[in-house]
Amino acid sequence: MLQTSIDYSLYLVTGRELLPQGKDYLQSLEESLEGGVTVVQIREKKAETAEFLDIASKSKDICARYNVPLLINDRIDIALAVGADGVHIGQTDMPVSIARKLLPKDSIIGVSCNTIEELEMAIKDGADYVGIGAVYATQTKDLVKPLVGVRGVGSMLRLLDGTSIKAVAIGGINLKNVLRTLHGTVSETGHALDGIAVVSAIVTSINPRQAAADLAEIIREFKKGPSLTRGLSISTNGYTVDTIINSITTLMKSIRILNPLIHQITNNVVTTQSANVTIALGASPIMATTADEMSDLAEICGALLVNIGTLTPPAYAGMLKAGFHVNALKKPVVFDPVGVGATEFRKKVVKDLLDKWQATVIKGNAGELAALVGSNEVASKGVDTAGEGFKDPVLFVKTLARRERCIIVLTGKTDYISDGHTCAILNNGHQFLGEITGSGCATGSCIASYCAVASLLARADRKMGAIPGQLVEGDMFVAAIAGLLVFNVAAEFAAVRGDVKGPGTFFPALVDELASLTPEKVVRRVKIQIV
Ligand SMILES: Nc1ncnc2c1ncn2[C@@H]1O[C@H](COP(=O)(O)OP(=O)(O)OP(=O)(O)O)[C@@H](O)[C@H]1O
Ligand SMILES: Cc1ncsc1CCO
Repeated sequence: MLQTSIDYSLYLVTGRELLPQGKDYLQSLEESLEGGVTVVQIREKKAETAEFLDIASKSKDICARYNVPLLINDRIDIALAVGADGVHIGQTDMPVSIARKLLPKDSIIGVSCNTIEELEMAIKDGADYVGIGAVYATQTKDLVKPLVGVRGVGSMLRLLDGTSIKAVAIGGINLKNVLRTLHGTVSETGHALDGIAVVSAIVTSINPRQAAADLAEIIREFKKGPSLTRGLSISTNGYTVDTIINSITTLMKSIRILNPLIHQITNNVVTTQSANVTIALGASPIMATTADEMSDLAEICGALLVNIGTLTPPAYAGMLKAGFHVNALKKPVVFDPVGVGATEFRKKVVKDLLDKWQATVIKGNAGELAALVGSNEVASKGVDTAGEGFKDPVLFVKTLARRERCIIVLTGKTDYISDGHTCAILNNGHQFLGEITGSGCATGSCIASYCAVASLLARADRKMGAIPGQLVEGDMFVAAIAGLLVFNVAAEFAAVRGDVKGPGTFFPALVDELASLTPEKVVRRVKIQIV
């Protein structure tokens, strides 16, 4: 089998010990191949040589019938004995150079990589493919090495730019998180995984054919289209101010008809305030934090907002679960990393959350977004930005959007919104917004509300449910702009009202203006630039 013709899309690593009771190993393997497994690696950590040889030889016959390459974990002697297509070697196994000498020409050699250093070594050694992981915690292997995490895989894939080395990710990937994993692992340069390696997601199933077919379909669909924008919920036709304003008009009208439920895990400084803003827009809030109710809420909500303003351990547990379930149901997640620069705990939590689920939009002020990327360019003071903003905010939001594979919203006197390609610069608003607490938190609620509408409209348009390869449908770039614009224009109307004497009377007036805002009023005042 030619190395270049190998399809790494769905890579099965065997695990006989995980088979359901009564399920025969060879039967399970054959059904997995029928379902669409494209590469098989036999991993037998406990078998004696004779037993391993027997399993490998029978597996080879079955794989050959499906024209699927068979690789052997670690044991070059077994690979040679059964005429396998290659080997997969771990960091403590035989070095690549020696394996290459022992194996026939054109054999495939894959290497497990957990760190950048291991990946650099595998590239230097001339591996044909790498298995990057573990992505998530898993029960199949004792985890002695740190988790790579979804975003860690993305930074590793970048090193493979310009090489012909293929890459699969492994560790805890299953039907519920496979799309999120494919989406979130694309590097800033657009380098995507060649495939997904699984053990239990197929082996533990009593119907491995179906398990493999379901995974294979998602992977196949995800692989369609150009990698840089793959799976992103943005327009592929480009944007103009006019098209954006037209779409925002539709969102504003639709929200009052669709009245989406917005699940918000937010801080206890702003809960009531943000709930009232959500209602004024035409959506319905539910503020809930307990982990046990997250899967039910994911079913009924139109979008989720996660705001870490007053983080507690139970809310953190709720956030982990909420994002996971909402991702699995392909609904939007808006993330507000409030005060992330203030404490090490917040930094750790933010990293963990972004590795566990995919945000659709990340919004923050300059201090928060600088802290998110570990930059010293802008300082923060608690939940606020301190001093000047970024020297080149457009470049900053574009780069961060590519890295995080989502829409980035940078708030301040001027707001910047980017999908990684286009940047919208918004100059609406009023200084009172900077003089009350929670205005940023409220924009999170507005953005989540319009993301829900955009996603519901996209699905209704299609009438058949979500596209298999796309994590969230609907134009999330425009939805994020809509959230900011509506809030800021309402603030402009509120600030000049006769009954508003300062920031204290401003906020209730803002809620009134939001409730009565029309698309016509917004269109008249919009100050937006597209670059
Ligand atoms: N001086 C200003 N002039 C106009 N609009 C402003 C001003 N300051 C803030 N805003 C608007 O207020 C909203 C919140 O932005 P800001 O950057 O203040 O959020 P934040 O710091 O996260 O707020 P908080 O932490 O209080 O929730 C944005 O839509 C922004 O455009
Ligand atoms: C003041 C404050 N502290 C934690 S959250 C919050 C609301 C504004 O972000």
